[in-house]
Amino acid sequence: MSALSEAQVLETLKTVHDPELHKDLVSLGMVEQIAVQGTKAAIKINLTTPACPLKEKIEGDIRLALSKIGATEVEVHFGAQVRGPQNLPLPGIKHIIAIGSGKGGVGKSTVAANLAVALAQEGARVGLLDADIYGPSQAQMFGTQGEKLRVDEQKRMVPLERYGVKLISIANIVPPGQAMVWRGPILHGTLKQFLQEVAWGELDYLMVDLPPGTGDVQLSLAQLTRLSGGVIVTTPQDVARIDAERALDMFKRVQVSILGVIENMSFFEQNGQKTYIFGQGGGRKMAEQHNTAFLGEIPIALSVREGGDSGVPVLIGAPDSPEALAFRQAARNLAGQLSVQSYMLLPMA
Ligand SMILES: Nc1ncnc2c1ncn2[C@@H]1O[C@H](COP(=O)(O)OP(=O)(O)OP(=O)(O)O)[C@@H](O)[C@H]1O
Repeated sequence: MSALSEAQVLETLKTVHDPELHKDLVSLGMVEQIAVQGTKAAIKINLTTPACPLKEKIEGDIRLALSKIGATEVEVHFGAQVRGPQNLPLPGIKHIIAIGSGKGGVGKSTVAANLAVALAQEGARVGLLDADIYGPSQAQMFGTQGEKLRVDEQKRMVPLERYGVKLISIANIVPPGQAMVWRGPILHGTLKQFLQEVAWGELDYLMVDLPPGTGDVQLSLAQLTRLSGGVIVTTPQDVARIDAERALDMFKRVQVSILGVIENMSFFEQNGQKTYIFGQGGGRKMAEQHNTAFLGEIPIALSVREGGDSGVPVLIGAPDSPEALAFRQAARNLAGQLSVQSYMLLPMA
């Protein structure tokens, strides 16, 4: 077998496409390093997100292509640099993603928390802003109740950090149980502070857990910053879906693009048997109707509820459970959507 050259490997990588971006790895600038020794090749690929849903597929395609030119051993290493718009929405923050729902209780906060942890576990830099000012739940989900935010020398709030996620919630400012009877303008001001007067540092993804419904906070957020998009959380039943449609419309009216739909509490699984307690396929249908991505279905599971109540999200407490895998897959799909959107719509940073 004749020895390979770096030029030959590079040429071959021009035939391997990113399945989502539909362009070859070389044109996309994803090939960072090539080293060859005889018939062995080592390659470093720079993905557009560490949570790339197609990592295995890309690796398989590289191996196949290189085996065709006689490579006997191929090492593929992955790095990642999240691509964002050239004009970042906030200094150092590449993507701001709102997580919304039409109705309370569908598990929006649970989904937001687990998506954030999943993205952090993949190696992304992640923040979570609990914008549910009247009914914050992220301090409970992350076990940070009772902790107080401190300010740095520039008088910016310093987020708490748990499981690799930077967290800001009103629950860590105002004593628990204190009624929050703020009016619209104060709410707007608080949200503005949470976005602009926080030492977020460099973030790939800032997730914003919205209050349920289609009220002031949604509007304020869209006015205050440029979102990469919104994610809608729904359950399969019709009542939840009808409300979720309203949330989706709200995003559209304020010109926030929809990144996709996540269906929560999709089914209960026991002994390999799935029971579709709230009906089946509603979230997927909704995504199809609105021409947006269906990001995944999350089962109803005791571990998810217990994780939320105990402050140890299921991705930390039971990382190999089917429900943790479902969250991880949804997070990867979301990151994939953002990569595609950044590539298609925006000048690259
Ligand atoms: N997949 C799931 N399996 C089991 N329990 C879940 C699941 N998703 C959410 N829950 C539980 O349902 C309850 C409501 O969830 P959560 O607070 O996330 O909803 P929400 O939509 O954010 O509600 P609200 O907007 O009213 O705060 C919580 O007790 C949570 O632990």
